[in-house]
Amino acid sequence: MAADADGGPHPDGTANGADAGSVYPPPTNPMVTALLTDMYQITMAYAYWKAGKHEEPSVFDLLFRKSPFGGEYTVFAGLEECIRYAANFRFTPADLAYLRTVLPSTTEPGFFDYLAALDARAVRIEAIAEGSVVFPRVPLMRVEGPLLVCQLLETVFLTLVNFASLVATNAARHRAVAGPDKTLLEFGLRRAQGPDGGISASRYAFLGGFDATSNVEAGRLFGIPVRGTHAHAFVSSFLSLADLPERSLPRADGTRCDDFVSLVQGKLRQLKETPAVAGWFGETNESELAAFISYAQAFPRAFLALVDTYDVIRSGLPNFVAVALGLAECGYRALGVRLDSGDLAYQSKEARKLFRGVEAAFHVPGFGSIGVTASNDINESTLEALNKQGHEIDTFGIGTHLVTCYAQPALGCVYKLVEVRGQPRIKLSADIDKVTIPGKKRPFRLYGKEGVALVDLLVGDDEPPPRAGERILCRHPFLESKRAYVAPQRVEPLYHLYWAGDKTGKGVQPLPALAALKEQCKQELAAMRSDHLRALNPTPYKVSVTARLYNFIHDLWLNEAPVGELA
Ligand SMILES: Nc1ncnc2c1ncn2[C@@H]1O[C@H](COP(=O)(O)OP(=O)(O)OP(=O)(O)O)[C@@H](O)[C@H]1O
Ligand SMILES: O=P(O)(O)OC[C@H]1O[C@H](OP(=O)(O)OP(=O)(O)O)[C@H](O)[C@@H]1O
Ligand SMILES: O=C(O)c1cccnc1
Ligand SMILES: [Mg+2]
Repeated sequence: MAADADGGPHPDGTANGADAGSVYPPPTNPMVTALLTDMYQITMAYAYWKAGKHEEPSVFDLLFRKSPFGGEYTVFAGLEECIRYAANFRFTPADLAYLRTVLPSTTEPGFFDYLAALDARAVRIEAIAEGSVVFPRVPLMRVEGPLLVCQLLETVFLTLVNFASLVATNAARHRAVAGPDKTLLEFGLRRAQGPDGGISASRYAFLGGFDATSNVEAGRLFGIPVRGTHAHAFVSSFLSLADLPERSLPRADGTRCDDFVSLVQGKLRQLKETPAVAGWFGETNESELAAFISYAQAFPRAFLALVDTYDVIRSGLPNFVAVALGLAECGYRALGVRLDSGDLAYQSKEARKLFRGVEAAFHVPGFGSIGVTASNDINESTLEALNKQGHEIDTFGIGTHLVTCYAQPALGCVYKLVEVRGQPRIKLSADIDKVTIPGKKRPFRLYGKEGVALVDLLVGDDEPPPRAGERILCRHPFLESKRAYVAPQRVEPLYHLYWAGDKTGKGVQPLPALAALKEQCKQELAAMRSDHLRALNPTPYKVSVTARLYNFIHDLWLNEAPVGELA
């Protein structure tokens, strides 16, 4: 997918061998093929085919049962990739040749002929918009069509939605703790679970609320802003000022500062003698100063220095200030510093104190508000702790904990058959959280006063949709005593049709650009009551069914559950 700012099914869909005329490019990762599935999908497909059930009309729901990270909400992501997969679903001759080697030799050749002609044109997919805030038990996607092909979509849909939604949710939670004004950079590629983990994490962390990524390929693929500083290696690669091949720097006004190195050294001496900084430092590390000067020469308009290679307070910060003052004299404004170890709260406050003192002493307007970036194993709890202590960090670089979803490594979306040949199906379990809600139904979000979401209501397809201003009984799907009347101010149907078999995208909802999904996520989070969103012990959000759907579920349940015998 190209960096598309304005949405719509993607007109750039010719990469990776997509059909001409299709507005749906193949999935981003070329490994997402018809064979990227569990073997049992193939064996079931054969058994369905043998039993003559392969074309039976079926309905599957894709849902999760518990929000991740101990929270109450999940950000739904991965839908675009699912639709691109469905639109391009085919077994190639090479796929079929391989399948012949893994299925028993008794497999009838007609099955392979059937697979050779199979695609997902007979499938219909309704779904909640990607980027939406979603809740347990509400099916995120409803996949309808011939049994065999709908079944074959299970594993890929789950793998495309589970990690995407997990990362997007993780990002949204980090954003919630950091606050809306901080800049959040995703730094995770090196720690991600492989290249797809890294690329996916960059994409969905952006969707969930991060501002930029260090991952250049993700920038190219998805139009995410790319940002970066430099590593310790750059600093330690310099041994002394003698390593600098060039002493000059072009000034912003086009003239030339012939000896920028001496200018900076002069600033450092001046700084040491400044009363506001008196006693702050003695000798700073000269090789670090050389590295900073060199980086400033390469990026005079974007100078940002990693200040913790030797000693943040005694060397990194003063060296940075000296170079930043030199740049200021040449007409440039330095961007700031990055802290990557030690007590980030304390160091950021010291840095701010220094920058403010320098602004006053050197009369450089704006110097006091120079940026402070922090990184080093940051997670939700660290952000929370930093907030409590008070800090002066304005940008966080977050890698490992964000992209690996360290706090919870998987989201448990499942894909369940809820109807076949017009007959509702239920999956029973001793654990009521695992009982599926049978039949075709669609979700609505009911909003109360001030536009706050009150409840998600599942309504049977054969029932009229809820209407604003009309009082409706909302019941817990399984617990008889839990019910409430709701008279919504506004009713939002959550499903939209995203795939109806037509590769030109006519008559279906377009797939919005990533920036629009990010905005959707932000707005939906803003419409939720804050107690549902808080990190610790959030208030449960109600997911209900209509009275009719409740009775339908319970009748079917009684019908399907065997009566026990006590001996
Ligand atoms: N003020 C703070 N409050 C709470 N946690 C903090 C604070 N400052 C930093 N942290 C976190 O504490 C941890 C410190 O990491 P660690 O113990 O590895 O030390 P380090 O600073 O990385 O040491 P080293 O100098 O060896 O690299 C990091 O996860 C960091 O995000
Ligand atoms: O800590 P994360 O949230 O994963 O963020 C990314 C980390 O990657 C970089 O260095 P790296 O950890 O590779 O080396 P260093 O910390 O030893 O400098 C960076 O300096 C961060 O520390
Ligand atoms: O640009 C950075 O500072 C960066 C990028 C990746 C990982 N750690 C830091
Ligand atoms: Mg590190």
